[in-house]
Amino acid sequence: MVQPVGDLKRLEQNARDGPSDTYQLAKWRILNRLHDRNETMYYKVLIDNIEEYAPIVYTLTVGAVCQNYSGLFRRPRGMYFSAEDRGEMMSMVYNWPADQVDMIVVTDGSRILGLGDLGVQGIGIAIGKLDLYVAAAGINPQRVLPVMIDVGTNNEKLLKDPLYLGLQEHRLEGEEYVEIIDEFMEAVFSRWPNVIVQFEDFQSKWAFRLLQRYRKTYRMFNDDVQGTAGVAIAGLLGAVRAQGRPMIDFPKQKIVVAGAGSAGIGVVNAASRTMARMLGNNEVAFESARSQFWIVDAHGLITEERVDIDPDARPFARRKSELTHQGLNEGASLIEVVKKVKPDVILGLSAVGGLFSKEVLEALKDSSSSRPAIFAMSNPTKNAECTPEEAFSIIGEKVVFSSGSPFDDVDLGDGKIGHSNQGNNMYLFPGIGLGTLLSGARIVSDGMLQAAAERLASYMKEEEVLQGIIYPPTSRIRDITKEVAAAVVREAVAEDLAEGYRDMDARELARLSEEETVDYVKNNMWNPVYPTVVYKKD
Ligand SMILES: NC(=O)c1ccc[n+]([C@@H]2O[C@H](COP(=O)([O-])OP(=O)(O)OC[C@H]3O[C@@H](n4cnc5c(N)ncnc54)[C@H](O)[C@@H]3O)[C@@H](O)[C@H]2O)c1
Ligand SMILES: O=C(O)C[C@H](O)C(=O)O
Ligand SMILES: [Mg+2]
Repeated sequence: MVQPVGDLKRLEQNARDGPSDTYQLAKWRILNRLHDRNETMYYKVLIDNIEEYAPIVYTLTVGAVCQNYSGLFRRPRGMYFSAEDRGEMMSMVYNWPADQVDMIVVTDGSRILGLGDLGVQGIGIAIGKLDLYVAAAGINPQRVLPVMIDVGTNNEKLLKDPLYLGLQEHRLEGEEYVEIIDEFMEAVFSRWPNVIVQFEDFQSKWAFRLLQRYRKTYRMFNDDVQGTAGVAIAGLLGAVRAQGRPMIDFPKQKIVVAGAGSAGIGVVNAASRTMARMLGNNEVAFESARSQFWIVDAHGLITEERVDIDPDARPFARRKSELTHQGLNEGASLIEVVKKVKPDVILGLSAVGGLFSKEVLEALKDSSSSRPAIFAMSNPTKNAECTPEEAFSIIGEKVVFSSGSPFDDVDLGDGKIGHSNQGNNMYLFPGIGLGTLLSGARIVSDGMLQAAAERLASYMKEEEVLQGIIYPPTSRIRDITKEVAAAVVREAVAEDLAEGYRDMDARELARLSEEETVDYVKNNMWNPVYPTVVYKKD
C-alpha cells in the first residue's frame, strides 16, 4: 500500500470517536502533505479513489478546512492579492512563476459554502475546486491557480483572531472593491489571455454584479450562479422522468425554492428559461414559466408587495392577483406555501440546516405529484435543509432525494433502498471549464451552459431515474466531465464562439463528429503519470 494512504487507513482504524471534525481534518492534512510532496501521486490517489476522497478535499471537509485554515496553514498554495496590492497586480502576475495558466478559481471568501464570511481562509475552497479540475477534467495541475482576493472580512471572530492570516479590517465596499477586481481581471488576462476564471463563493450582491460586468468580455463564469443552475436543471429534469413522464412535461412542475441568493436566483432564472424554451420561447411562454416558481427567503414568500425587493428576485415575485387566488400573502411561511401550492418539488439553497422540518415534509405529502422531489442543496452537511432519513421516513419510498453534500443511501427495509443523490455543481463546473478551454471559446455563453446541463441530464439512463437515481455516482465523474466538456465544445462551435486550441483550429473543430469531439476531449485530459526524465532513443 502506498505509504501516505497507509497512514490514512491507520488513522481511520485508530480513531475511537468516529467521524468528527478533527478526524476529517487529519485526513485532509495527510492528503495535503502528499499533495506537497508528490503531486502526481496525489492526483493518482485522488482519481483512483474519488468517491472516498472527494468528500475530504472538496465538500464537506473543505468547509471545516476553510474554518480552520489559519491554523492548518503550513505552506502557501495559490496566489493572494490584497487590498494593499492596488496598482501592483500586473507586476505580481508577471512575476508569477508559471508560463501558462489554464484555470483560475478565485474567491474573496465572503460566502464560503453555507458558512458565511471566512475571509482569506476561503482560499481552501478555490484549492478544492481546482483539485476537481485536475481529477475530473484532467486539467494539468501545473496550469491551475487558486486565487484569493483579500479585501478584509466582516467576520468579527476572525478580526480578533491573532492567528488569522488575512487583512484584519472590515471588507472594502463599493467602487473601491470593484476597482480591485477589475485590476485583477486585467492583470491575469494580460499575461494569460486564454485563461478561464471561475468566480466562487462571492456573496450574492457581488456575484451577480461581477458576472454581468465581465461575462461578455472575459472567459469567465460564476459557479454558484451558473454551475449550480445547470446541475439543478439536470436534476429537475431527472425528477420529471422519475415520475415516468417525458422531460417535455417539465414546464408543468410547480417548484418552491427556499433561498433567494446567488444560487437560488441562479437556479430559478435558468430553470424558467429552460421551461420557456420548451413552451415556444415567446412572451407567453416566459410568463407561464415564471408562474411555476414560488420563492421563499428569510422574510417568507417573495411577492410584488415586498418592500425593497432585490432586483434579481423581482421578476419572480408572485403577482397580487395570483395571491388571493392561492390564499397566500407577502411573507407567507415555507410551510404555508407548501400546504397551499402542493408543489412537485421543494428546492433548498438557503444555507439553513433543517429548514425542511417535519411539518414542511408532512405538508409535502399532499404534493400533487406522484413522486415529489426534494433538493436539499445547501452545504456543508449540517446546512442541508433535511437529511435523506428524514425525507424517506416522513414521505415514504416514492420521494426523490438529492443534497449538495454527500449522504449515504437509506435502507428502507425489505431490500429496498432510498437513493441519496448528490446534487452538487461538481458535476458541471469541471466540464464547463474544460470544454471552454478546448474549444477556445471567447466567452462562456448561456447556450454552452445549457448544453452542459442537458448532457448531464441525458447521461442518466431510464432505468436509473425510475429508481430515483437522478445524478451519477462520483466514481463516474471523469467520464461525465468528458461528455459535458464535449457538449460545451460542440455548442461553442455551433455558436461560432470557438477559436480553437493548440493545433486544433476552429475549422477543424467544426468538422469533428460527436464521437470525434469526445475523443478529442479525452486525448487532451492530463493523466497522473510521471513525466519522462531520461529520453531514450528508439
Ligand atoms: N449544491 C450545490 O451545488 C450548491 C451550489 C451553490 C450554493 N450552494 C449552497 O447554497 C447555499 C446558499 O448559497 P447562496 O450563495 O445563494 O447564499 P446567500 O447567502 O446569498 O443566500 C441565502 C438565501 O437564503 C435565504 N434564507 C435565509 N434564511 C431562510 C429561511 N429561514 N427560509 C428561506 N430562505 C432563507 C436568504 O434570505 C437568502 O436569500 C449555501 O449553503 C451554499 O453552500 C449549493
Ligand atoms: O462547493 C460546493 O460544494 C458547492 C457550491 O459551490 C457551494 O458553494 O456550496
Ligand atoms: Mg460555491
